[in-house]
Amino acid sequence: VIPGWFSEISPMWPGEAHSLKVEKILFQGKSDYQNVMVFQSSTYGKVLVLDGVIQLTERDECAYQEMITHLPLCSIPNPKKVLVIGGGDGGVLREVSRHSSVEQIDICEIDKMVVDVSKQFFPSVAVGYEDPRVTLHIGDGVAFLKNVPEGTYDAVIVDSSDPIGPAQELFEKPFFQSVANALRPGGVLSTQAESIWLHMHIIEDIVANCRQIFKGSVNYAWTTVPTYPSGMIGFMLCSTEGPAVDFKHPVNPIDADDSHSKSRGPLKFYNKEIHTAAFCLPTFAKKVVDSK
Ligand SMILES: NCCCN[C@H]1CC[C@H](N)CC1
Repeated sequence: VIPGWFSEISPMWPGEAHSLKVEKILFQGKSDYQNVMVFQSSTYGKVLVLDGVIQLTERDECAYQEMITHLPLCSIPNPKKVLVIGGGDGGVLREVSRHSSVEQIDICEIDKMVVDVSKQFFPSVAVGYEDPRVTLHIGDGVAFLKNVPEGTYDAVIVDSSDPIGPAQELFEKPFFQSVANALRPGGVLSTQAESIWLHMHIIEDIVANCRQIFKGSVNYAWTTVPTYPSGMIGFMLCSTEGPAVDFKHPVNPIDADDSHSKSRGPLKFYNKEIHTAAFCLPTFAKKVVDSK
């Protein structure tokens, strides 16, 4: 360990570790589920860390929150009811609230400490909770979905950590089935789906499961996040049987002007060109995603 530096060492990315220079540790705590830490970095703003894994930094969180949210919501004509699983920092809520067609935003986050810490140290991210359409449920997303009536939501966004720890079940088949049941015909799922550089085997399994469960379309898209392992991360974009969804060509453009407000600020990353580009994959990944 180098004094004054935080290194993200994990068995999920053996033999490599991204490091950030630490100016000051701002919070350290242990919730019922995980260790929670916030530090001021030298060049990426404040950083949220759960069990030693970087969840977000102020400087590059836009790349993840905007893409995981607008790739699904800009692919369907008129999203009204949206469910967020995980996402306790509030960043996805901030992005969902840019869509004026949305009437109801439910969020189910298992760890209340993540919510409280985000509100205290990341106000520009937790601003999402201020939207009156938001209802926060503290609990396990797996259990929450079992109580959701069939066909309730237009979109479900699963903003999870990695499949080691509390989020493990969010990568398994029964959970994907419960998401499909909660979606209307032609409804969409966007879920955190790891890195093609590090987790091709996990992606292979997720794609195979999604193809069995989601009879609309199943796609993998990606974004660049400098502070995530391998500098990129992807998402599974799936739709249930029903009105066709072509994820690669947004039908519901998010107009740059009315999508921002004083509190939310403008879009920093997402635009309709990068929406389409996000589904272009390198050959080694295309082989796996298209063949499953
Ligand atoms: N809303 C914060 C994003 C949380 N997503 C994950 C954090 C940990 C990473 N290794 C994978 C993405």
